[in-house]
Order: sequence, then C-alpha cells, then structure tokens
Amino acid sequence: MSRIWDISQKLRAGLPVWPGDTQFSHTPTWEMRDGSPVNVSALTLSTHSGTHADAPLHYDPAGLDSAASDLEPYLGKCLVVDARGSGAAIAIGTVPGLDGIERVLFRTYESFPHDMWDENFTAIEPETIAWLAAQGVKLVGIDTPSLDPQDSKTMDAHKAVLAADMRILEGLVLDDVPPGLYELIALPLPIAGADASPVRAILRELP
Ligand SMILES: Nc1ccccc1C(=O)C[C@H](N)C(=O)O
Ligand SMILES: [Zn+2]
Ligand SMILES: [Zn+2]
Repeated sequence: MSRIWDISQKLRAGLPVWPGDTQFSHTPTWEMRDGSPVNVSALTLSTHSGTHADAPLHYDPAGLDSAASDLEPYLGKCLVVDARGSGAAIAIGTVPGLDGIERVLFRTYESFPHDMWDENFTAIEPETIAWLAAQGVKLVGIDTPSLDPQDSKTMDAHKAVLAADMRILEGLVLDDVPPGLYELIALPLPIAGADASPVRAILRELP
C-alpha cells in the first residue's frame, strides 16, 4: 500500500479565514435526538476556506467556475519544493529544474499556523509564475492563503496564472512532506458559479 499524506486543513468552527470573509459554521438542520430518523446539517463557509482550489472566475470575471474547470491539473505527478525562508515572495531561483513536471507545490511554513491568521504570509513573485508556465507547469500550489500578498490590489501573481491558464491550490499543509515527487490528488467540487472550492488534497507516494 503506497503511503498517503493528507495535506488538507480541517474545516471547523474557528477556522482562521481571510479578514472580513465568511466564518466557517456547521449547524444541525434535523437531529435524531429530536426524533428525526437521521441527522442532517448545513455548512456556511467562504469558497476560499482552508485548503482550496481557486477557479479562474476568482480573478477573471469571464473565467470558468469550479464546476466547469477540467480535473486534469489537479491529478498527477507533482513536485514539492521547500521554499522556507523565501520572505515576502518566492523568487525564481527557488525552483529547481522541473524536467517536465506539470504541478509544483511550495512549502513556506516551518509549522503551518492552524489556529491563527498570518497576515504576513509568503506570496509568489509573478515572474516565478511566468517562469513556471514557460517550463510547462499547469498547477501551482502553496501552503499560504494566497499567491499574492494580503494587501495586493493588482493580484499580479493571479494575473500571471490567468495569462498561462494555470490552476491554483492554496492553504495546503505541507509540514510533514519531504521535498520530492509525489502523485497529487486534489479535486475541486463541481459548485456551479463558484469562484473557488474546498478540496481534500492528498499526496501519494509514487510507485
Ligand atoms: N477570502 C478572501 C476574500 C477576499 C480576498 C481574498 C480572499 C482570499 O482568501 C484570498 C484567496 N484565497 C486568493 O485566491 O487570493
Ligand atoms: Zn483562494
Ligand atoms: Zn488565490
């Protein structure tokens, strides 16, 4: 049985979210303790809660929503890169030779901040995105809440992703994952009209 790493945040009450965004909540609709034959509940959450996949619609008003995006970028061989110590943004020099790898995930945290919002998270330089695209990369992932800095108004890294029609994973948890090659499985939910979707992201050891 090949080893699996779960690289997803737990969705839960109190989950740190982008300042001003919708808090995560899970509330009962019907409960067995009240005589219902089953327990049923409801979720309220930001589309960008926890570990998620941005849809192109997030940064392009004419972009595909989460239901329309193809699945191929979110499934397949990927390279995990140790980008700890990158400071404000990951520069091109951080990325090793890719040799045809189409998915790259960046670890920037020593220890993922599960219980606090980090406003000074590491972003990715737009030039790095463009360089990855030129190498044939189709998906870029990171363990921070966004490819762009929290105070960005121009979203230059997302615009570089748009220009190359790449896909994005954010909010990954890579603390326990050694740098190297893995199989990535992180499929967005087919949510009509959504600008992003939570994903259950895992890495599986390659045979
Ligand atoms: N929830 C938000 C609300 C407003 C602005 C940004 C966010 C984000 O979460 C950042 C997002 N994950 C991004 O793709 O950059
Ligand atoms: Zn996002
Ligand atoms: Zn994003």
